Amino acid sequence: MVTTFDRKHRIVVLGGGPGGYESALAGAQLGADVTLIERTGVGGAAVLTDVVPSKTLIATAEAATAIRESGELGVQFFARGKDGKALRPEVAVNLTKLNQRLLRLAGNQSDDMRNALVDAGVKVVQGEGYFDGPGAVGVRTGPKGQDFDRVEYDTAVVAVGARPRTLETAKPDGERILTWTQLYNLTEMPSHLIVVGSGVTGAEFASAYTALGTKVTLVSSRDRVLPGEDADAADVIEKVFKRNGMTVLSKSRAESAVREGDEVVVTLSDGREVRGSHVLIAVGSIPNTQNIGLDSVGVELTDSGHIRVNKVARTSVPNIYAAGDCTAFLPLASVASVQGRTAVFHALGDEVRPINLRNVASNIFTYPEIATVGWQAHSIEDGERDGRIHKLPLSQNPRAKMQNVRDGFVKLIAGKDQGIIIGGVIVSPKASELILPLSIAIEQRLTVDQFARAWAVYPSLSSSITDAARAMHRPDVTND
Ligand SMILES: Cc1cc2nc3c(=O)[nH]c(=O)nc-3n(C[C@H](O)[C@H](O)[C@H](O)COP(=O)(O)OP(=O)(O)OC[C@H]3O[C@@H](n4cnc5c(N)ncnc54)[C@H](O)[C@@H]3O)c2cc1C
Ligand SMILES: NC(=O)c1ccc[n+]([C@@H]2O[C@H](COP(=O)([O-])OP(=O)(O)OC[C@H]3O[C@@H](n4cnc5c(N)ncnc54)[C@H](O)[C@@H]3O)[C@@H](O)[C@H]2O)c1
Repeated sequence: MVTTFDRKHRIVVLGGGPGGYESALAGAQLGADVTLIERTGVGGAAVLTDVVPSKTLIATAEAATAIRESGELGVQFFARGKDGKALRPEVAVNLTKLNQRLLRLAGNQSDDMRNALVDAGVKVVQGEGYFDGPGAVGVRTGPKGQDFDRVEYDTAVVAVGARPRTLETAKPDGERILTWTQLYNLTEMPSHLIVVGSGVTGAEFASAYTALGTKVTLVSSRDRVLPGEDADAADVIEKVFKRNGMTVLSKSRAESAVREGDEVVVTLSDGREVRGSHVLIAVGSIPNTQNIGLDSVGVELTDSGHIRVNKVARTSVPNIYAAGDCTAFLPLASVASVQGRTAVFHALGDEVRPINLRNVASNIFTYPEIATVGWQAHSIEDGERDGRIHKLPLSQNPRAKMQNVRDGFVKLIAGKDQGIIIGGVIVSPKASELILPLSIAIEQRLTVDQFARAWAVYPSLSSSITDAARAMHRPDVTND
């Protein structure tokens, strides 16, 4: 059977973030003629402003936390003052050095990714792409936006990502009223950072800046932080936030943020004012889908401007696919990559598995972290899905006690009949590293008994997962 053609399939990719990068690589791997158009830098927002810089900042926050908490484990930092008396050293973070480090890391990773594309044979074009009628994409370059290129395609992949949503009444100035993309230009630690929005982005930065030694006020429009996440997990995080000195203003909507000299004043909808040195606006993102001619080629958008896609990342136009944050899917770098790869495999006739969002593992990099996968407790409690839930606090785990891990738990969710594992939550330091066995269990449809038979190291945090599985054993159910 002939499965290849003499004429090369032409793929054009708009955007070089995880969605675009992965689709371009997949196209090159399958022998297509691939052009990737990127206006800023390969790696996209994920590498240059979002995932990589934020998680690098959080690595420093974790180091500062470890130093601060080491006293509990008997580690002392000691110095004598001139009078011979012991001094109490402070943990001080050099923000300039930290920001230089994270920008360097991000820049290097962007370069590595660009080189990987070029090595694979992808043509990388710097500029802003837009649909120029059916079957062709134009590229604007230069500050005046003059057109200089036109690329014809058989398949297009739109992976243009999203940008921070801002409020009309809290216009970012890049100095004191900031989006998360502007945080990395700070040269001095904010003395009081007000974070507006307690979604994942707001919670991660509020957690990190508290650990870095900044006074933080978190303005949360809901009754608890991290709405949409496991309620027990959000409770733990809020408790830790407050214990570490953060002020959490719940049911508080920010109406405006303005500068007054060296201060920012955030006015809440009930008229209260919060004064700080800086404010971070973390109220979600807007897809970059405007002014790129999507309407001219008939690509359907949702009311929020996201591109409608199916489970193989195909849009309403058969030869146009879309991946990542510009789609109405799930805004995660991991999902963007899989969508990008799936799109190109589908277009070129390779093996494709429709993406099942239910099984996506995700992690919130607060301290402690929250990792989740599969069905969640609220769906069981609401009766959307039958299931059993078992929660095991980490305070019972021997390794956690040794390491002075005070907060967190493992929550396992299994089907009612055979005890097949269908979901889980882990709240713990490095939960992101502990969730994989649960992802595998869910993909492989393992039962709690099968999972419990796997050996966990003693002592280890991961033994709480096998312990939870063991606790869910039901003598009336046998399965192998
Ligand atoms: C603070 C923060 C932290 C995050 N942390 C995590 C995390 O830890 N883990 C995780 O999985 N996800 C995380 N995310 C989500 C993750 O960043 C996104 O899901 C991911 O960036 C989506 O990738 P993408 O390919 O869709 O787009 P992006 O990474 O946004 O890249 C899109 C690229 O397209 C370019 N572009 C736009 N328009 C055009 C055009 N017309 N022509 C050419 N190029 C164009 C842009 O310049 C950009 O470079 C985080 C998000 C935020 C905000
Ligand atoms: N670790 C990670 O993987 C990670 C990190 C960051 C973001 N993300 C992705 O990005 C997605 C979006 O997260 P996000 O936090 O940027 O946006 P979001 O939309 O989830 O959260 C924004 C929050 O701001 C609140 N808000 C809006 N206007 C407000 C106002 N005026 N005052 C106070 N609060 C207000 C909203 O109610 C909401 O809770 C996440 O769901 C996730 O997929 C992932």
